[in-house]
Amino acid sequence: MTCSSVQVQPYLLEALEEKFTLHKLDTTTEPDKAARFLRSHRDSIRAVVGTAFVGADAELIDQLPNLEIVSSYSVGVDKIDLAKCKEKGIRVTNCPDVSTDDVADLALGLMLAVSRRLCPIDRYVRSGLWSKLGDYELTTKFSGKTVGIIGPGNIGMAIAKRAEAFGCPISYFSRSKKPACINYNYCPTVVDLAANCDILVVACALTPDTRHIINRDVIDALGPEGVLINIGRGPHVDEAELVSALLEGRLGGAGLDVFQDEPNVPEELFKLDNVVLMPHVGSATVEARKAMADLVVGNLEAHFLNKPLLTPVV
Ligand SMILES: O=CC(=O)O
Repeated sequence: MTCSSVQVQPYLLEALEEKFTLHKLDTTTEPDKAARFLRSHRDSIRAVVGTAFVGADAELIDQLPNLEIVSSYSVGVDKIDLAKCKEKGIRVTNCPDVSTDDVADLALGLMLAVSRRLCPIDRYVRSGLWSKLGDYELTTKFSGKTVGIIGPGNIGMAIAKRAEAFGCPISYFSRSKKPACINYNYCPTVVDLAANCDILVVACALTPDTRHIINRDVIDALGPEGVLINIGRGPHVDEAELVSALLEGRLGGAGLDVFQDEPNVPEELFKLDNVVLMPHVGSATVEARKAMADLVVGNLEAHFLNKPLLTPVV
């Protein structure tokens, strides 16, 4: 089994080491070293443990002739070539549900942090400016703002439920109306949703259809008072358009947990007080990561014991 050793918690590594023969691929290493690693283990590797950052692309899959399963330590499986896995009969599992609360909590935290400027105000106090300059400027109320959700799946619905408790009317976009969203306002296009909400949240899976679902038209429809929250994936957003809209004041603010080219974040955003930046930590709680690790191991055990997979994707 191989497992990218970056971003994987010791708890998971220990569990994998205890139950399987584990080869750790350091994905930050030079390409030559990684290639040598794969060549020397290619025939023995039957499983890959991927993450939200490093999965199993076509190139990796082609190098592993005996690969049977990719067990991803993530909800999103956009870093795995699912079509190739299907074609080759390679099983794929992920970690759904166990981090839903944590990702939704972070989304609400970002909404509050952007609206009430929690991060710059904290910096204002820490740097002694309160006593020097007096009160910080007024911020924007969050309660009661209309929240638009792109992708009312488990995470989207958990965000909606939390926002409802703040008195926020909910609108949503998905390909079709969802029976579970009977109390929410359906918008047939993302532009329509953006034009009809104050805070727009990206909570859908990344697929070829949802890449750059946030483009210039959507940003312009959200407008100079609107806030974008992205707890999905960086490529959901046309990042260059987002950065210029924020710099030019055409968008009111953004709370971003994910970026196009992680861990690189556009430096122009660092100076903006209406932007809150997180290093892709939606599921990064001890509780969620432990439950995710248990699912990764449980899926592998089930596979090698010929039992039904716990959370199959393919
Ligand atoms: O981004 C995190 C995940 O997909 O679990």
